[in-house]
Amino acid sequence: MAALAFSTAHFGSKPTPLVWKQPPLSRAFSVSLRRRERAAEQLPRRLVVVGMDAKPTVLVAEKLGDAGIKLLKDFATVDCAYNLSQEELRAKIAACDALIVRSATKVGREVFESSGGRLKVVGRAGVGIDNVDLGAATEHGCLVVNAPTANTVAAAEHGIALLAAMARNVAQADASIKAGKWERNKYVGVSLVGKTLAVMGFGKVGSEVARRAKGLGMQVIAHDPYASADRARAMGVELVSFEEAISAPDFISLHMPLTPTTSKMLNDDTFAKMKRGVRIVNVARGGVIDEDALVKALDSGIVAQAALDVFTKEPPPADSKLAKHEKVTATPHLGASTMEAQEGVAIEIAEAVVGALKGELASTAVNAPMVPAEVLSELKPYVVLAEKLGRLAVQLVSGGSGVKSVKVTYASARGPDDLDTRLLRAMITKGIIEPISSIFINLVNADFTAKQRGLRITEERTQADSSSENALESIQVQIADVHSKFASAILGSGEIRVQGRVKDGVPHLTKVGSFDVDVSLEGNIILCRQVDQPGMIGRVGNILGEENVNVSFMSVGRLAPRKVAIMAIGVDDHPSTQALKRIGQVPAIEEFVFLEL
Ligand SMILES: NC(=O)c1ccc[n+]([C@@H]2O[C@H](COP(=O)([O-])OP(=O)(O)OC[C@H]3O[C@@H](n4cnc5c(N)ncnc54)[C@H](O)[C@@H]3O)[C@@H](O)[C@H]2O)c1
Ligand SMILES: O=C(O)[C@H](O)COP(=O)(O)O
Repeated sequence: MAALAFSTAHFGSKPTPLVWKQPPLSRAFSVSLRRRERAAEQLPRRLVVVGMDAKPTVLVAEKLGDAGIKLLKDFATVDCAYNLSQEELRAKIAACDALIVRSATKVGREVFESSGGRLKVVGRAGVGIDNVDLGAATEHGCLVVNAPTANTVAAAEHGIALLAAMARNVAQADASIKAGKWERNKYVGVSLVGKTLAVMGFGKVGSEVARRAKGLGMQVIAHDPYASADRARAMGVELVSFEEAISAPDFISLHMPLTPTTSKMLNDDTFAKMKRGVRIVNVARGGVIDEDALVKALDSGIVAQAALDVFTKEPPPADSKLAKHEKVTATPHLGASTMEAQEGVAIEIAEAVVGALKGELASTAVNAPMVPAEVLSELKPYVVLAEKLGRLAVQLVSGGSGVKSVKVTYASARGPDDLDTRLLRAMITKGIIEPISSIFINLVNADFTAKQRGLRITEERTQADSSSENALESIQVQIADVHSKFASAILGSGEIRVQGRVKDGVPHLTKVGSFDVDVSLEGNIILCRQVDQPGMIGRVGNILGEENVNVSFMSVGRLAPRKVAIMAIGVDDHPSTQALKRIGQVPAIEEFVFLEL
């Protein structure tokens, strides 16, 4: 089947849509057996594009745990090249199918542009993906996966370590003692018990910090616009407004991602609203704090102390006032750096990258819709159908007509909310765009590419017979406002229409324009409009036989006997120009078209 979700297996070359091809068979009688074999072949077992001619290459650009490297090596050629400059990274990337980074490598638009379309997966060995340009990745059809769970506890433990170390001046006192001093009065700390801690960002790390802080006897409040109040309550944490979270606490711990909304969330204005003497921990991202404002707040005493694992620029400049501030306890982005977390992250990211390279849908995809496994297995046969209908429909458009408006109608017995069509829509988009462009479409970039090309795809549902156990009865694709090279494909209302369904696991074309047909969507198809009369199947079949073209299927659809009929012929091969010319010369044939699937 054609490239599916992340279609990644054309290693080393520009991906081309793959059509499953049966080697020419000598005779037609084994059709039903062949159909079953083909059905088995065509079902996307792992959403893989076959036809891989070499092992994929994975560039590991930052230190990754051994277990992850081993997993990668079992599947791919692994190039571990650390501390690359941006120029070196861009030079290497065109030879890579996947790239794995941590937080230190900026994967910007230029990296995707330099990859020449080969880079199919970026694996972020950690949580924060603020160093990866997700928009550019999506535009280039490159999947981004992260490792969201393996370093949660490590980051939370580091947050608590910084909280306690800051409150008791551990780092400063240690430096003092190493400098030969003994300053017991200077380093009197503050207690944690009974104090209020505001956790900003009540996600995985934030909630683990909250749990641990409660164990230390702190009152914990949290601010997170997207968190569940029930989950917080169950942990004995009260969700509060942003205003309350910055004005009420003695300690603030930051755990939100760096996004345009959270950038410089703590700034002059917010520091001004804080309780005098507040202490701040940041193991999230440096960019969520306006660092100049923090220096001022530390100098003025609004903020008594800060403990920072992260900085806007890493490493911070040698003369950074913030990193050097005596009230600041700093670590060099160590939140995820435990032996355990690094092994866990390495395995988590290696599995995600290998899975994505195999074409599997990744559960940790950051820039693609996640389609649950059960939905996926149910939709598999329709995925092939969807792409082929798109491919057929666009080939029926005559040259010069721009495809702008496509309507897809799904007939299903399911309830309106019980059918996730994103994958099908992506495949129809793929079928429509790929034959007429050099763009490679997958689940990551389908919607983006359609939008960019001004292609509007609307989806509709119609209710199918409720006794059906199938997820879908049929898919219909209509293209509006175009001319067709096969007039019979046009409805009275002016749209090109093709419709299909899945029979015994095999996609079939069941309607062209107003005509019912029934031809399996394997190999290629010839559509002929003819005056319905005896002997037509034989005549066209003979021509194809004489021209050594193997016919896999034939069906005739007509509106009334002896009137106009559509003959749909499935052929395994690409008929020669001579064969097509001879078909066109059959007097009863009024128009015909050859369609490649
Ligand atoms: N220092 C480190 O080594 C280290 C390690 C792990 C994670 N991190 C950072 O911590 C962040 C959080 O990690 P996580 O695993 O808990 O992620 P997460 O996605 O589980 O949690 C993030 C939470 O922030 C919330 N949030 C989003 N916008 C917000 C806003 N404007 N105000 C308040 N809350 C907001 C989200 O709703 C979510 O609940 C990561 O994005 C990463 O940047 C750093
Ligand atoms: O977002 C993360 O997972 C942490 O910041 C860890 O980053 P690192 O992989 O660079 O240690």
